[in-house]
Amino acid sequence: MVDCFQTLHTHFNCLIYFSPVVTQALERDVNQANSDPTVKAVVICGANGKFSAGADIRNFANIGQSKFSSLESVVSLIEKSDKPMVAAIEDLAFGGGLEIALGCHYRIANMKARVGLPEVTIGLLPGAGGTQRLPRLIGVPAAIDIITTGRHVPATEALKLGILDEVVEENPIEAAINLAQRVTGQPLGPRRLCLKEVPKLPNMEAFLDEARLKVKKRANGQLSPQMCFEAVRASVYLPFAEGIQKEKQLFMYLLSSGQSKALQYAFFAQRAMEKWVLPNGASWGTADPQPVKKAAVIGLGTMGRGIVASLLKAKIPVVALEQDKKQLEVGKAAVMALLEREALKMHQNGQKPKKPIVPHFTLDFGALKDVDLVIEAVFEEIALKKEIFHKLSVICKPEALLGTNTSYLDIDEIASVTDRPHKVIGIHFFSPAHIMKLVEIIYGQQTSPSAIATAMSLAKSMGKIGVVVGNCFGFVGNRMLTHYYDQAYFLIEDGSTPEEVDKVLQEFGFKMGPLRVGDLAGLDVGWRIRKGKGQTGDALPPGTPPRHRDGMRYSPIPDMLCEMGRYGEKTGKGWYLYDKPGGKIAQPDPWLHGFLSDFRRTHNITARTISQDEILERCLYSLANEGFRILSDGIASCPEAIDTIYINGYAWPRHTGGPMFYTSQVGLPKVLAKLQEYAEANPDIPSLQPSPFLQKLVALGSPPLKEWASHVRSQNSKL
Ligand SMILES: CCCCCCCCCCCCC[C@H](O)CC(=O)SCCNC(=O)CCNC(=O)[C@H](O)C(C)(C)COP(=O)(O)OP(=O)(O)OC[C@H]1O[C@@H](n2cnc3c(N)ncnc32)[C@H](O)[C@@H]1OP(=O)(O)O
Ligand SMILES: NC(=O)c1ccc[n+]([C@@H]2O[C@H](COP(=O)([O-])OP(=O)(O)OC[C@H]3O[C@@H](n4cnc5c(N)ncnc54)[C@H](O)[C@@H]3O)[C@@H](O)[C@H]2O)c1
Repeated sequence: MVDCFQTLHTHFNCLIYFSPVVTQALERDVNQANSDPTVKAVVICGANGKFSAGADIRNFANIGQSKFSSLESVVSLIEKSDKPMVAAIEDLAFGGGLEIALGCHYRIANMKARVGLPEVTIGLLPGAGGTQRLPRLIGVPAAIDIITTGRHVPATEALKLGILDEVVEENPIEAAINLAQRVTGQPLGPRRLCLKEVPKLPNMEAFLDEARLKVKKRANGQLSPQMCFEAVRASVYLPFAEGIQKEKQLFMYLLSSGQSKALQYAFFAQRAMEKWVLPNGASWGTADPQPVKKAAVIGLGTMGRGIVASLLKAKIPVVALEQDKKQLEVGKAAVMALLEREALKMHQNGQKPKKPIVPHFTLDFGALKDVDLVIEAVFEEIALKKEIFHKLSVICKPEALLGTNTSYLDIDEIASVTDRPHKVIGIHFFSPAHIMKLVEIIYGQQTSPSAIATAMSLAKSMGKIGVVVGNCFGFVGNRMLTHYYDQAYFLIEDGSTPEEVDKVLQEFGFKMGPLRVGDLAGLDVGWRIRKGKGQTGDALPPGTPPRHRDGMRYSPIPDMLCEMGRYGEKTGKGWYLYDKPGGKIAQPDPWLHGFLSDFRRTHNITARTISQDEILERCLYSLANEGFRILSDGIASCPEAIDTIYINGYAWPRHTGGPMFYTSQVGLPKVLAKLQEYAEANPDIPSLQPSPFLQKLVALGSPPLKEWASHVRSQNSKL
C-alpha cells in the first residue's frame, strides 16, 4: 500500500533552511508526484527529525538574484495538486516551513513540535502566502497574534487553533501516511486555503482599528509588526491573489529597510556568542564544562532572588543563603512568590507547570560545603565581597566554582583572597534576573577556560545568552552606560528637561528613556556606587568643585536628588513625580523643574534650547565611543558581543542592531565628526573625545563591521 504514496524528504535536511536549491528540488519532486499515476498521495516531511526552520536567512542579501520568489509558487503548486498532500511536522515548522505546510491539505505534528511565523523578529513578514492563508485557516485575531509576534506555538495549542489537524505522541510520518490513505479519494477543494473565506467577525472594522493601534504601540518603532498587520488586514479586504501581491510588495519593502538588515545581524550576532574564543585561543575546543548538580546563591535581594529562580528553571537544586533571619524571611517570601508567579504564567500559557524544586533557605555557610557553584549577590562593596570569598574558599569543596554577580568590581581583586583564583568568575545577571536574557561572563587574569565553559553552559541551561568579556570597571555594558547617563545629566544641566531627553531616546526605540529607567532601578543604586568611588559623600575631599571630579565634568544633580530622599519610583519622587511611593504613573514634576532652574542660576549656567539631534547624538555616540575603546582594549572580542549585550541586557532597540551596528549604519565618519564637534564644545568631557580606534577605522576607509575585530588584532599584535 505504501508503494503508491510518495514521501518527500530528500532535500529537507536537519534544521533545514530553504535555499533556492531546496525550493527547486521540492518543485521538481511535487511535479513528478503529480504526473506519476502510481502516486496516490504525498507526505512531505523533513529529514533527521526536523521539518523546517524556514528560509535560509543568509540568502536574503541576494534575494534580487535568487529564486526566492518561487517559494510561494511551490506552496501554490502543492495546494493545487489533485493528490492529497500531507505535512508531517517533526519538532518544528517555522517561517517558510510552516507556509509549505499551510499549502498542504492536511498537517500532522508530533507532541513536542512547535510551529510559527517568526519572520517579524528578523524584520520581515511571511512572504510565501502565510499572511493570506493563516487568517483563512484560524481567523484574523489569532493570525494577527501569531504573525505580528512571531511566537512559537506549541503543538497542542496549534491543534486547538486549527493549524494542525492531528497531533501524535511520536512519529508523525507514520501517522501522516495513515491519514493520507484515509483521505485519498475525498474532495480536496474544502482543504485548499486559497479558496476559503476569511472567517467573518461581527465587528471586523472596529477590531482591526483597535488591533492596528495595539500592534503599533507594541512595535516601538519597529516596522515589521506593522507591515505584518497590514498584510493580514489585506486578507480581509482583498481576494486571495491580490492579497498575495500585497504580501510580496510589503515583503520587498521590509527587505530593503535597514531594520531587517539590523535584525538579521542581531540574530547571527547572538548565536556567534556561543562560540567564545579567548585572546589566548581557549574555547569550547580546549575546555570542558564542569557539571553543576547543586548551586548556592548568597544574598536574596533584588538580584539574588531572580538568580535562584533562574537556577531552579535549569533544574539545579539551590542553597539560598542570607545574612540574618529577617532578611532570610523576606528573601524566602520573595523567591516563593516569584516561583508561584512563574507557575501561574506557565498555566496561563497552557503549559503544565512542573513541580518546583524548593530551595534550601539557610543562614549557615556550612550548607555550602558540597555545592558545585556559588553565585554571590550581596551588596556592591568590595570589602564585603572579599570577606565572603575568603570564607567560601575555606568552606566549599576545592573543585567548586565561585561566581560573583558584581556590576563593576574587580574580579582579580575578589579572586585574590581565595585559594582558587582560577575558579573565580564574574557571572553578571541583569535585572530582573529571572527575566532578562543576558549574562556577562567575566574572566579575570587567572580564570580557567573550564570555569568559562561551565558558566557559559550554565547560562544556556537557564535559557540565557552568555557573552564572555574581559575584566575592567563595569565590564562592557555598565562601562559604556556610564557615558550615556553622564550625557543625559549634562544635557539636563545645560537646559533640557528629563522629559525631553527621555522622549528623544524613546522615539529612537527604547521603551523608556534614561531618566525614567533611573527612577525605575532606583537612583540610590548609582549614588552608592559613586560614594564607593569617593565621588560624593563623606569621602569627598573638602574644596572639591561641585561640578568637576579629577578635572572632568561631573553632574552632582543625581546625588542631590538622593540626598533629598528622591530615589525614584520607590519613594514616589525622582526625576519624575509618581502617583505614590512604588507607583508606576510618572508625571513631569514642577518642583524638579524649579530645582533645575535654581541649580543653573547657582552655577551660572545659561539654559539653552538643545536640539533633538544633539540629545540623541551625545547620548548614543558617547556610549558607542566607549564601545570602540572596549574593543581596542580587548574587553569585548568583537562588536557583535557589545551589540548582543546591549540588546539583551539594556533593552537597546533590536531593530537598530545595537550601538556598534547602529554606528556603522550612521557612518563612522559622521560619528567621528560629531564627536569631534561635541568634544571641542565641551573640553571638560573627555569621554566625548573620539576613541583612537574609531579614528583608526575612519582612516582605514571605514571597513565593514565584521572586519573591525581583525583590525583590533592587527593593532594589538603590533604593540
Ligand atoms: C526579485 C524579487 C521578487 C519579489 C518576490 C518577493 C517575495 C519573496 C518571497 C520570500 C519567501 C519568504 C519565505 C518565508 O516567509 C521567509 C522565512 O522563512 S524567513 C525565516 C524564518 N525562520 C526563522 O526566522 C527561524 C530562525 N531560527 C530560529 O528561530 C532558531 O534557529 C530555531 C529554528 C528555533 C532553532 O533554535 P536552536 O535550536 O536554539 O538553534 P540555533 O538558533 O542556535 O540555530 C542553529 C543554527 O542554525 C542557524 N539557523 C537557524 N535558523 C536559520 C535560518 N532560518 N536560516 C539560516 N540559518 C539558520 C543558526 O544561525 C545556527 O547556526 P550558527 O549561527 O550557530 O552557525
Ligand atoms: N540591582 C541591580 O539592578 C543589579 C544588576 C546587576 C548586578 N547587580 C549586583 O548584584 C549584587 C546584589 O545587588 P542587589 O541589587 O541584589 O542588592 P540588594 O541590596 O537588593 O541585595 C543584597 C542582599 O545581600 C544580602 N547580604 C548582605 N550581606 C550579606 C552576607 N554577608 N551574607 C549573606 N547575605 C548578605 C542582603 O541582606 C541583601 O538581601 C551587587 O553586587 C550588585 O552590584 C545588581
